[in-house]
Amino acid sequence: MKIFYDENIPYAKEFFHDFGELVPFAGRELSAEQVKDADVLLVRSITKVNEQLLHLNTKLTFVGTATIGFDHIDQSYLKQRNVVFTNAPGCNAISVAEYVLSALMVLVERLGFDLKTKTIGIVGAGNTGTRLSEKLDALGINYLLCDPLLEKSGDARTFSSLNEIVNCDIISLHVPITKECEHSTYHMFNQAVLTELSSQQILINACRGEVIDNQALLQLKQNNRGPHLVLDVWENEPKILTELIAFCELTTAHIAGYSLEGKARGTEMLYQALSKLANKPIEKQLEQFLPKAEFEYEKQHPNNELITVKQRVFDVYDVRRDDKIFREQLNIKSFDYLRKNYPVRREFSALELSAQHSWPQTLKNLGFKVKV
Ligand SMILES: NC(=O)C1=CN([C@@H]2O[C@H](COP(=O)(O)OP(=O)(O)OC[C@H]3O[C@@H](n4cnc5c(N)ncnc54)[C@H](O)[C@@H]3O)[C@@H](O)[C@H]2O)C=CC1
Ligand SMILES: O=C(O)C(=O)[C@H](O)COP(=O)(O)O
Repeated sequence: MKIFYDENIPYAKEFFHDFGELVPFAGRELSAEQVKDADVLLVRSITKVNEQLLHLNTKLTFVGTATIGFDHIDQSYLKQRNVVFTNAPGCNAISVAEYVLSALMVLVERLGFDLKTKTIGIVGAGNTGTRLSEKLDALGINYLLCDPLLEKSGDARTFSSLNEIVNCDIISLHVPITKECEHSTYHMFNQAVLTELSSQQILINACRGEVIDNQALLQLKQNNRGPHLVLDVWENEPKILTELIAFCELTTAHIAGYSLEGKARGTEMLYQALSKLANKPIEKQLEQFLPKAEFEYEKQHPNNELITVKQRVFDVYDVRRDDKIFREQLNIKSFDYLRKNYPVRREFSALELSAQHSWPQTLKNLGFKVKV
């Protein structure tokens, strides 16, 4: 069996070496000629998997993307060819939720507000929106959920309309990119919606760039209007609208989901799916491969819950590190280079705290490991 895998899929060798021959490739450079004798194709979001890529291949049985998003996959073409397809739902949801929380902690400090007096509008209440809402629950922060598809499907949570969400103090977007369907998300935040937002509000996009009309957003900001911005994703990646960067409070290179755990969970999910297809027992688990994390953290015991939480969040992940790299290096390195060479980042669960730590239950509910 010949398995082609994106070189940016962590632990691919560890998970797949005993399935057959492994062939790494650069995600944006894969050609039809190169992939013509692949039995299995494992990609990330930057490889478009369609007839153009696969027309020379007659052997393919399985395509997996180590991501939740699958807008880069022509699923009907794969179906027509009887190729089994899987994505990795939820693999990086914790990572994105922790990115958002870290960003909120930075903005609390920078803009000087109390998070407990704000309401966060979460658009898209799937894996990521749910993980984020759980972290907000842990902190007692108010939020509204907007997800007409889940609402219609009978999800028991309370949902709000997009009109209600646009009035929230903070809006965080967690939807797939969809076009030409009832609740399509392409330019969901178009000029008309963006114009309704005030300069006191915060808009966070860590889903897909095309959910916001980037050009309209730039025009608004150039006219000294529009919300505070946290942008991880961009229209037309990797050729992004760089003029927007200067108007962002925090800005990064589509790395919200790039915790080591988040990326590697995607690999593990593909391993599980391929094992099932190949009738092989599931013998490997991610924990075997993840290194133990070492953190330098100050063992302070402030009596303010949010200050303690903020310190522990930054001990594990301070989004300002990635914002700085992005602003300083995008002129020298490419968008893809910054993503490919992303420094290691761990999830809250990698920091083990003792039960004697201040606010142990809150930290546990947020996802930190608390030793009893
Ligand atoms: N920046 C990054 O690194 C990452 C970005 N993403 C992006 O974020 C998106 C969401 O991720 P997950 O929560 O894991 O996906 P998911 O599929 O679990 O959840 C998406 C939710 O959005 C809802 N939705 C669809 N259209 C909607 C609309 N018009 N209004 C409100 N809700 C709508 C769906 O019903 C679903 O519940 C992914 O599709 C992907 O594009 C995901 C992971 C990492
Ligand atoms: O899972 C998704 O969807 C994402 O957006 C991932 O963070 C994309 O990562 P790459 O596949 O572009 O490495």
